[in-house]
Formats: sequence, C-alpha cells, structure tokens
Amino acid sequence: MQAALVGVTGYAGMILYQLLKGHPNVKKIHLYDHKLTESAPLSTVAPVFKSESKPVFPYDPQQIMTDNDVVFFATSAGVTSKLSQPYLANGFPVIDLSGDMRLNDAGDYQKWYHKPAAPENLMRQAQYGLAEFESARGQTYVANPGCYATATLLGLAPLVQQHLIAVDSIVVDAKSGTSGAGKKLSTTTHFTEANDNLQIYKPNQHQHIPEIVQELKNWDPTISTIQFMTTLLPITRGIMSTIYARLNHGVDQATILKAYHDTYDDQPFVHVTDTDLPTIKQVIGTNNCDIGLAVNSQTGFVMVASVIDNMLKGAAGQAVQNLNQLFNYEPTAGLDLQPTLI
Ligand SMILES: NC(=O)C1=CN([C@@H]2O[C@H](COP(=O)(O)OP(=O)(O)OC[C@H]3O[C@@H](n4cnc5c(N)ncnc54)[C@H](OP(=O)(O)O)[C@@H]3O)[C@@H](O)[C@H]2O)C=CC1
Ligand SMILES: CC(=O)N[C@@H](CCC(=O)OP(=O)(O)O)C(=O)O
Repeated sequence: MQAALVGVTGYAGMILYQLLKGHPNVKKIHLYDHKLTESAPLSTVAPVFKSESKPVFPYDPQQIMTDNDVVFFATSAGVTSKLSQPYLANGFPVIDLSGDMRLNDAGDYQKWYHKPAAPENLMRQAQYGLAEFESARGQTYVANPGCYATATLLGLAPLVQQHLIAVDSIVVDAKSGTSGAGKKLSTTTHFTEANDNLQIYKPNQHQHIPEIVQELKNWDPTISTIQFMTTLLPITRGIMSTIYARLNHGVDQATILKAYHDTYDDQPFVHVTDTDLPTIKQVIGTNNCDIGLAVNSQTGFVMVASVIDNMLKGAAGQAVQNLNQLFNYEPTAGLDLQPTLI
C-alpha cells in the first residue's frame, strides 16, 4: 500500500514518518507540504532527516488521492477543518491526528478550539478512533484521539463501562511533557520556564474535555462533565493521567482489578499493572498505555494512573493502529517498539 503524509515537518508527523518507514505493509510513502510550490528534498524541508533526498511534493488533494491508498494529516488545529471535504466526497481514507474532526458538534469545536469548525455534516462523518474501543475498519475518515484524551479514556473505561464509580465524582489530574505542545515555541514551553518547574495551564478550558465527555457519554449517557486539569512537566515526552473517583457501594479492589483485566487482557498495547503504579519512563518509545491503581478503603476512592508516550500512543502510534484496522493488517504491524528505558 502507498501512504501519503501531510505534516512531516511537525513533531507528530516526524514520528509517524519513522513508523511508516518500518511498517511491513507500507510499500511507499509520499510526503506533501503546504508551503511548497514545487517538490523539494526532504533534507531541506525537514532538516531533521538530513540524509534523505526523497522528494516532498506541494499539497494537492487530487494528486494525493491518485497516488495513494490513504492520507495521514499530522497538521495543526484548524487545517483539516478546511481540507477534509474532497476526501469525504470521494470516500478516500483519511487518518487525521488533529482535533478538527473529533467532536460531533461544530459549536463545541468553536467553543473549545477558538477556531471556525468544519461543516457539521462533515464532522459527523468522521469516526472517533480510540483504537481499543472503536474499529476503524470500513470507515473513511478516522479522527485520531487527542493525547490526554487517550490516556484518560483508557484509564476510565472499565470503571465507567461497568458502572463501578459515581460518575459525578470523576477528577482528572493530567500531566504532559513539552512535545505535546508541538514545535512552535511559546512562553510556557520555553526552556527557562519549563525546566525545573510545573505549570498548570488551560484550567477548566482544555480542548480535550469535550472530547473525553463525548466518548464517556457513549459508555454511560448519564455523564454530563468531568473535572479535568492539565500540567506541563519539565520532560520532553510522556503523559500521566491521574484519575480519582468515588467507588459505588460494594465495589472493592478485587472487583476493579477484574474489570481492568477483563477489558484489556486481550489488547496488545494496554497493560494493567495492578497496584504496581506505572511511571512515564516505562512507556516512552512504545505504543503502550500502562495502567495501575490504588484503592483507598478509608475514603472509598480509587486512584488510577494511566501513562502513555504522547508522540506514540497519544498520536503517531495510535494512527498506525488505526491504519492497521482500516486495512485489516495485523493489529501490531509496524508497532513492535521497545521502551527507551533511560
Ligand atoms: N504533539 C503531540 O503530542 C500530539 C499532537 N496531536 C495533534 O497532531 C497535530 C500535529 O501536532 P504536532 O506535530 O505536535 O504539531 P507541530 O506544530 O509540531 O506541527 C504541525 C504541522 O502542521 C503543519 N501545518 C501547519 N499549518 C498547515 C497548513 N495550513 N496546511 C498543511 N500543514 C500545515 C506544519 O507545517 P509547517 O512546518 O509549515 O509549520 C507542521 O508540519 C496537531 O493537530 C496536534 O494537536 C495529537 C496528539 C498528540
Ligand atoms: C503540552 C501541551 O500543550 N499539550 C497540548 C496537547 C495538544 C493536542 O494534542 O491537542 P489537539 O490534538 O486536541 O489539538 C495541549 O494541552 O493543548
């Protein structure tokens, strides 16, 4: 199969390009860049790939659909809301790493992303692609989940799906490394501000809140919102989503552990570590989500810690999982990755 990638100059696009190069079913990768008017070598378009003279082509949707079987968009928010139409009109497969097509409601997108939304009829044609719970098979347009949303939803799923917690008690304290913010420098991600520091940001305004709630509602329609906070960590990669909720009457640690194992033991990328709490470092370099928990019998609360590499399970790795589902490849194809360890 031949795959197109738009956004190789960004962090998620770089990592995705590396994964696609190692994917056994991807025979050819075509790269496209919105700033080019004629093709240019990758080494000049994205200098991180110093030794690659492979051409990067100007962005052209007709050419993309003619020369490829699928297109990945690893582009900034506000891009695919404008570019998705021809692909949907032609039923051409898209895997979109941005948040533009994840929400069903155009008003919600405008409220949380502060940008014009795609036409709502297009947004509704996109399938949310949390790979463990929605199959991309048979879909045209897959909206790859956000990084925080992935860690949080995987951490919450067994509790919510099996009605083990009071859903109005959910509190999420989520933390991310700076690569989650993309390659553009900002005051908060500037080395001097990020290093030796912790910064809470977007309090109660994070754009992943409606995404998480939209998915939770599919599992339990009584959920109306969650308390969700984000903190910037002085590390490059990784997310830890620490989730707290009050247990329903009669639910104990054994019940909860069984729920997590029943949900995830067949899943290649989600590992339940029981009461052995996971660290961010153990998943960096992999497509894994590791989940551990602690029950407090005095307060009746459970704390769940869910960790991912934001660049992999939170972006490029999950995009490859969605590719594998879309084209019926082995679920782990192209994702046999080892943690960096140190
Ligand atoms: N970083 C992460 O951990 C995660 C990111 N995401 C999402 O993935 C997407 C990419 O993220 P990330 O790589 O971090 O972001 P970056 O800012 O690092 O890269 C953005 C990419 O989009 C390209 N781009 C910008 N404007 C346009 C346009 N008008 N047309 C086509 N391409 C354009 C940029 O090209 P140029 O070089 O010209 O600027 C660049 O290649 C974002 O939507 C992000 O929210 C999702 C999950 C996790
Ligand atoms: C550390 C950091 O700034 N992270 C980003 C994650 C961005 C992202 O992946 O969000 P969308 O794909 O929904 O745009 C943030 O919190 O906004």
